[in-house]
Amino acid sequence: MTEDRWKHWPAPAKLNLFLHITGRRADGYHELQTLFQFLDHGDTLDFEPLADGRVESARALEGVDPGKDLTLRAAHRLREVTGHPGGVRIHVHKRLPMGGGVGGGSSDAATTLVALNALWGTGLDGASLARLGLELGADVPVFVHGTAAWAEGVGERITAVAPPEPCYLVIHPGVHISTASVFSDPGLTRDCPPITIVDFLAGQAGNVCEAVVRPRYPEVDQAMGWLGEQGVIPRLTGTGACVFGAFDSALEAREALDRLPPRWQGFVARGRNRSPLMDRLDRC
Ligand SMILES: C[C@@](CO)(OP(=O)(O)O)[C@H](O)COP(=O)(O)OP(=O)(O)OC[C@H]1O[C@@H](n2ccc(N)nc2=O)[C@H](O)[C@@H]1O
Ligand SMILES: Nc1ncnc2c1ncn2[C@@H]1O[C@H](COP(=O)(O)OP(=O)(O)O)[C@@H](O)[C@H]1O
Repeated sequence: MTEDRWKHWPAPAKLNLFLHITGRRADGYHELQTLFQFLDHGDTLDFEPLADGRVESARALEGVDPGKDLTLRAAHRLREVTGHPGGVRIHVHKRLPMGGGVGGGSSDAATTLVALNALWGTGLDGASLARLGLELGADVPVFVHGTAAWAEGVGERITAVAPPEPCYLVIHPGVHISTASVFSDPGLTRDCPPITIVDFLAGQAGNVCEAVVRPRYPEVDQAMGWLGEQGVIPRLTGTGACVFGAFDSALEAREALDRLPPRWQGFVARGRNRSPLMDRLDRC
């Protein structure tokens, strides 16, 4: 029988509290400055050990080619790197919108790496797991480290930070935005002067993708406009499509959620500077 320690591994969402582009590398990738904070809301993963070495998902994720499923790729890479012979069946209970800028795929991949490393007893340290994670996606190392982070480079140079942890209302305006299309837009501001966390805390930071995304996606523009009417500063997370605002209390955030126009999905969640994944790891 599967032990409880294999179950209920959280894969939290993240928000980019701001996102500036400071330059472009020779390979075309953009140099960023951003601040990642986790939410106490996300996907949940259960793992089942398989003795015969197979790595499989219990149910294919809609719209994701099984060869590209980040949880399977993470498990395969961990086996390859450590030589662990065991297999695993992975159950992903999906709550996060895919490609919405809240990092669900990256978080699922990080949770797979962190959980299986503990469950298989493969003993990789955090830095080695984060390196493996970076092969899967730019945001995976932040989820592996599990602390709110000031990130630079393409997101791989990270420093732990502890901004305030408010209650957010996060809205998915129901459109899909390709990260690549935002980064290839000629109108994108790519020369932001580098800032510090003090500048961020003083309110001198935003998301440069907003200026490209809002005119191209009226639903995002309208959701941001609606959030502004609720008395909060509307923000885009990552390259979108999700938008969010910070409320003074959970009650106010929930009351705003109750007023959300029915054409949009939304949820209320608290910002967390320590990832729920780390709390789960402590209990393993
Ligand atoms: C910018 C962030 C902030 O969190 O946006 P979201 O994806 O969360 O919205 C992420 O770091 C995104 O990372 P990730 O989601 O791994 O990006 P990818 O799929 O690898 O990138 C898709 C494409 O966007 C462009 N790209 C991406 C990241 C980057 N720093 N510079 C780029 O120019 C590249 O053309 C790349 O091929
Ligand atoms: N387990 C997974 N969960 C979500 N998306 C996945 C997963 N595996 C692969 N993907 C792919 O990764 C893409 C980006 O996913 P996601 O992290 O949700 O985006 P974002 O960083 O914009 O929030 C998805 O569109 C999907 O095709």
